[in-house]
Amino acid sequence: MSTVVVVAAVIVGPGGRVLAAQRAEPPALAGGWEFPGGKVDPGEGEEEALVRECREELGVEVVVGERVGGDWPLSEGYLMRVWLCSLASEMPEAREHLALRWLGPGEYYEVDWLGADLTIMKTVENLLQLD
Ligand SMILES: Nc1nc2c([nH]c(=O)n2[C@H]2C[C@H](O)[C@@H](COP(=O)(O)OP(=O)(O)OP(=O)(O)O)O2)c(=O)[nH]1
Repeated sequence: MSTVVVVAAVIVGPGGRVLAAQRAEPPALAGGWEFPGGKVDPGEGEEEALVRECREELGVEVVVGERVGGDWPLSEGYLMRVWLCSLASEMPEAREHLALRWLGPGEYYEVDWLGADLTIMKTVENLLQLD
């Protein structure tokens, strides 16, 4: 079976704020926090999928920027690819998530990140400090 690629957006706002989203499902992941995104559709480009998922889940337009790391392993048969993004539209709303939170520096670890996302958050923190 081929690997499923999940793409995710680290949306960075003014002052280094980062958007975290709380999963509504499935039950095993519900309540955990993640970066918005989802699976790439057949024939779809990865960055195209990222823009589509942000539209569907948050109702926003994003501009895709720098890639964060390489392939982040998820569960068996799944990997995640992540990009820093900026908002090119109005503020996001939780259309598929339980809640959204903007986390400023000093707040990055206040949410209960899903496993892979915690590691990604640490990498993002380093990247943003270098800017
Ligand atoms: N979107 C996203 N998914 C993540 C993250 N971390 C993590 O472990 N996952 C897992 C949860 C899911 O098993 C899988 C992504 O599935 P998804 O439910 O977001 O994808 P999708 O929007 O295409 O969903 P669907 O149409 O199949 O319901 O990756 C993350 O930061 N963002």
